[in-house]
Amino acid sequence: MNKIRTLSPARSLRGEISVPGDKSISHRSIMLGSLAQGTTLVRGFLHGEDNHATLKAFRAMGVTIEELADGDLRIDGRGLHGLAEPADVLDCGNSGTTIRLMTGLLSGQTFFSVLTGDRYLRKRPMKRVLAPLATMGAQIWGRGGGDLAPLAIHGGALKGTEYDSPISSAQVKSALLLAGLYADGPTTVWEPHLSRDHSERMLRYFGAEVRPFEGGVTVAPQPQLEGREVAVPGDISSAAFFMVAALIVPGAELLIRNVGVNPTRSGIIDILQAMGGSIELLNTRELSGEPVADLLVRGSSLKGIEIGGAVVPRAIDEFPVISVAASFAEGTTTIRDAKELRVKETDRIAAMVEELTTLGGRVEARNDGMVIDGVESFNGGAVKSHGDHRIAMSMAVAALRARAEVSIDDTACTATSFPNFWSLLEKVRV
Ligand SMILES: O=C(O)C1=C[C@@H](OP(=O)(O)O)[C@@H](O)[C@H](O)C1
Ligand SMILES: C=C(OP(=O)(O)O)C(=O)O
Repeated sequence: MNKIRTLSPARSLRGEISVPGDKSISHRSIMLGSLAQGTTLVRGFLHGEDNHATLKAFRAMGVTIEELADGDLRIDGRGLHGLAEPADVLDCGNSGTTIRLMTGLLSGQTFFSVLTGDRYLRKRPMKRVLAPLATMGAQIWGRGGGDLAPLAIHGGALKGTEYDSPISSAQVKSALLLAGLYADGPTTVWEPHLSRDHSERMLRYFGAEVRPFEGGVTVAPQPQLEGREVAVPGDISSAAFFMVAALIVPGAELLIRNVGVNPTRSGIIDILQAMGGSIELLNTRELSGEPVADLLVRGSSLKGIEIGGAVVPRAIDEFPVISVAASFAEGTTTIRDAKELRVKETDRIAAMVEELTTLGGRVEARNDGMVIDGVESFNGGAVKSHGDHRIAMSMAVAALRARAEVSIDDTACTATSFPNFWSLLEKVRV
């Protein structure tokens, strides 16, 4: 659906909001809830398209998942060996997390399964999970020499492995940890910098033996996972759009409640604070093994900084909107070590360079990032989402500091991760 939206510049932004549940944690709650013994109650589940793809896939494997009146989920766990062979292809839609984590999990089942996705997902690289899973004995076939979905999986006996991943990817790590539950010995994954650790935290919360160490993590096989109550915090990747919006609009002040601030995800806060952004963490607490806080964000004068190294995986989904913040910072911002952005829902380096340039931004692509010079304001104009939710929402934030209207094409994709984004944005505009 090509839903075009036209935004006018913001005079200011004010108010209190809560963003929807964390997408990564919502995926994992269905997966572990389905594999656990007993009932798992998921509070604050994200009803976005990506998570619905995961939900449908587990229903298709015989799991009863009831949606309660308030949107919470009750999952009737079937145990580690209780999934049934799906009668049809499992459609992961636009969701890289769904297809890659499920490839790991399905490798350990005793049945055959096929995973596919939409035209964006079918272009994204899968060998990063297929190759290490093959060393565990998994049998998986794919298009493009085994790199592209659809993927056909013949599940079976797996061996524990030790894998030194060349990329910091929570999807690779999690696929191996989930396969490792079914292996004949421990599975260890190293990564260059720590990626998000929600799988490790939730596996432990459900009773698995997971041992993180400097540079990696080990999971012990064949645990008894126990159904639990999971309270999903607000998604910091969704909050990021409102953080940047509040920082770049003069005089703005927003309180964003109940945001997950897991240190493997909070790179966006560190980056924006280093740029001079006023972000206060209030009422920090813990929910189901995950740290949570309320964020008070105020319009600020930003300055350009150098971004690279260990903070990159801690903010990997936030670079489109970071490039918007950098466009209103004094001086130059350089983003390095972020080549992964080229293999997301779209090539996010190319897409942001093209769209910010359309609005008069001064930005250059690098192989592994971007170099951005600050400007006073953007022009109006017509920009494209490239079918990518994070590009669409970043351009909506950019539009707040334009001199004239900005229209964004193909905005329905925001339902992937943030179904009420547009109404929340309207709510805080004054
Ligand atoms: O594990 C996850 O839930 C995710 C991991 C990241 O991907 P990579 O593992 O490819 O870095 C991130 O970009 C994605 O939005 C969600
Ligand atoms: C990259 C993303 O998700 P996924 O890899 O799950 O499609 C994202 O949400 O920005």
